[in-house]
Amino acid sequence: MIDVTHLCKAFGSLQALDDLTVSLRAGQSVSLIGPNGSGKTTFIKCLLGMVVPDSGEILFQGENIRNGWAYRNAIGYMPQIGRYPDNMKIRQVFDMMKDLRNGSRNLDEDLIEAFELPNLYNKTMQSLSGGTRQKVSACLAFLFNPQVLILDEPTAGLDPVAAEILKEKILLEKRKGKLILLTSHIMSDLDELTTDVMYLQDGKLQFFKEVHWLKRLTGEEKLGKAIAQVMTSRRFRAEYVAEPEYSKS
Ligand SMILES: Nc1ncnc2c1ncn2[C@@H]1O[C@H](COP(=O)(O)OP(=O)(O)OP(=O)(O)O)[C@@H](O)[C@H]1O
Repeated sequence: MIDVTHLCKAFGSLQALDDLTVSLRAGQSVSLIGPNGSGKTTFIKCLLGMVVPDSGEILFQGENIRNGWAYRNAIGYMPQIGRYPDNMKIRQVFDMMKDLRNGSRNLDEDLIEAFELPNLYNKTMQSLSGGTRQKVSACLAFLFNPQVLILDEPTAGLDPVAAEILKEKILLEKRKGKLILLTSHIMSDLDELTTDVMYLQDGKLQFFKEVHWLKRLTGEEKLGKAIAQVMTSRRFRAEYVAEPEYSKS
């Protein structure tokens, strides 16, 4: 569905993405994990065409994304921090997005109802709490029934009830065979949602593995512990983690 080859992006002297090659398939729920500053958001923004890579290719369903914007209609994106016009009311934000996307067919408004947003429709975006703003972002990501969902820290700032509602929704869409790509620093959230782990460090892909495989290999039940084992154990690192050229000599 999404094929990335030899993707590189530098900001000045900082190599944010370093020769990244990976394929993402429908039905996968891929957790993009790595330390702060490892390139997760940059990777997501490259997929969305919001950051232009220095080199490398991104194919969406076989078509190079440089050839046009239409592919983005198939992607629902929830950013880490959603930015909206301050004076717009929630209702107007949804209406504007529907207008921009040219119609109201096949809408998925389940989350809007589950988060009870209609009660807040007349509130302006600037008056919203951080969590409510996150709810609006989540609803927009799912609204047009996209085949691909890219969710950057989706549960950050949500209260426990809202976080569970969102996780259930992600699972539901995954079961429909959609591709989900998500980041989070909350491993317990990812544990329930993940089929595959994509681990980045210093802009490099360290490994891309099925979560069952990782847990079986390490004997750990929890995703966070399994990843820690692979990244810290000398044996696992040597066998399964891509080492930079300089450390091999
Ligand atoms: N527009 C930019 N200009 C300059 N440097 C940038 C820019 N965007 C990202 N970077 C740098 O690129 C590196 C990767 O950033 P990125 O936001 O992709 O990391 P991340 O893995 O998403 O981090 P976090 O877990 O903290 O969200 C960081 O060192 C960051 O400072």
